[in-house]
Amino acid sequence: MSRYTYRLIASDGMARRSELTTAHGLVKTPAFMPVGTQGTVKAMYTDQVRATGADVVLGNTYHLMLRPGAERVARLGGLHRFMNWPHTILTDSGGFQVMSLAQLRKLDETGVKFRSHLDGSEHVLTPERSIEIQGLLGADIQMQLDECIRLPASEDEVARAMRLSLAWAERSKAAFAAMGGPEKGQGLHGIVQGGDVKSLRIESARELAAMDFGGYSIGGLAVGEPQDVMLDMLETTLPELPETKPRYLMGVGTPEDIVESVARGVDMFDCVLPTRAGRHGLAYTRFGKINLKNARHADDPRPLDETSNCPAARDYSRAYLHHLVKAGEALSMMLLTWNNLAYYQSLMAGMREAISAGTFAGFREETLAGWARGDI
Ligand SMILES: Nc1nc2c(CCc3ccccc3)c3nc[nH]c3cc2c(=O)[nH]1
Repeated sequence: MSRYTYRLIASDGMARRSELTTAHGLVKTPAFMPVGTQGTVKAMYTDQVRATGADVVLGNTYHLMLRPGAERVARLGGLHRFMNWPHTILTDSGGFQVMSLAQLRKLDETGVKFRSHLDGSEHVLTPERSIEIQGLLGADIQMQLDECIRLPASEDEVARAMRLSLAWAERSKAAFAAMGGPEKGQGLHGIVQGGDVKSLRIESARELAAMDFGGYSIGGLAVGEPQDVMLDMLETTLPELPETKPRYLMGVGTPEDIVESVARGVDMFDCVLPTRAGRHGLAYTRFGKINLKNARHADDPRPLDETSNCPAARDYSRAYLHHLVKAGEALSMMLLTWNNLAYYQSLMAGMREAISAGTFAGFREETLAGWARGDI
């Protein structure tokens, strides 16, 4: 079975264009990975998600372990079969979602004890159990169990959580090897923590680099910090990571965050923005954001973007989309989610081409100018 591998295709400054191989196919980077928390990218069919250009979708250990249960998904053939997505799947380890969704019962070096947000039942996540669940789901790219703390926090608190995550990194890697992950062509990421403290970010990245993971995720960001703090932490962290492994910035972000992060050497991204905003009447386009709740669209016969190859952007008027949003029609969520994911994927494709052509700086300028010009 093919291993989780990284191949550099071109670079332009710090921006990289590469290709990952996983047990379920190729991943073109820079890559945007739609979030499919409960085994579905909300309001989308899987072949539609694929048609937008996505190579990877994300699943969630926390949600799927609670419902329908990891062992049940495994009995039904694994998550690829369950959700009819025959391409690459990446899963999170669950700790981050426990912090934001569950009633936390206990967190210590063994793991996390929590009550389900669904029925209050008690559950435990250890590094070993998280790897077991991700293996039962059959994820091609798996995450170590980590502790992502909210900022602002004291430097001692940030250091404690970062060092606990390093201890969990070791145990996650051992469990992943014991469960035969590498032999199944699956890859495991170490997750860099350290909050907004440069020395702790460097310590975390260097320790994880020494453990030789299949890839590296940058965690502890996209938790409400200003963009300049996020970019500053990237500039501190990325040089400490091996160049021959993928870098995944978790939870990022707006189109601008993504362009600025690619410029600093990030390869993979996920964010709920395009899907969540689509469900709330917001369209992402090359002209910037368009809020279709706004009455100014009521008589506008133009599509969102007549140059787009996505039917949702090209074949429906803004007046119609405004009507659907105001009427609370399900089709508004479907069309705007489709448009938004297609826009994000066209942005990633544009960056991949620009990096190969050595024109990334120009692409960045043009793209930022398009958003600044706004919706004409
Ligand atoms: N394990 C982990 N996940 C994070 C996520 C969820 C990404 C995710 C992966 C897969 C499915 C859904 C979500 C973050 N989202 C925003 N900021 C984030 C930080 C972290 C983090 O520090 N650690």
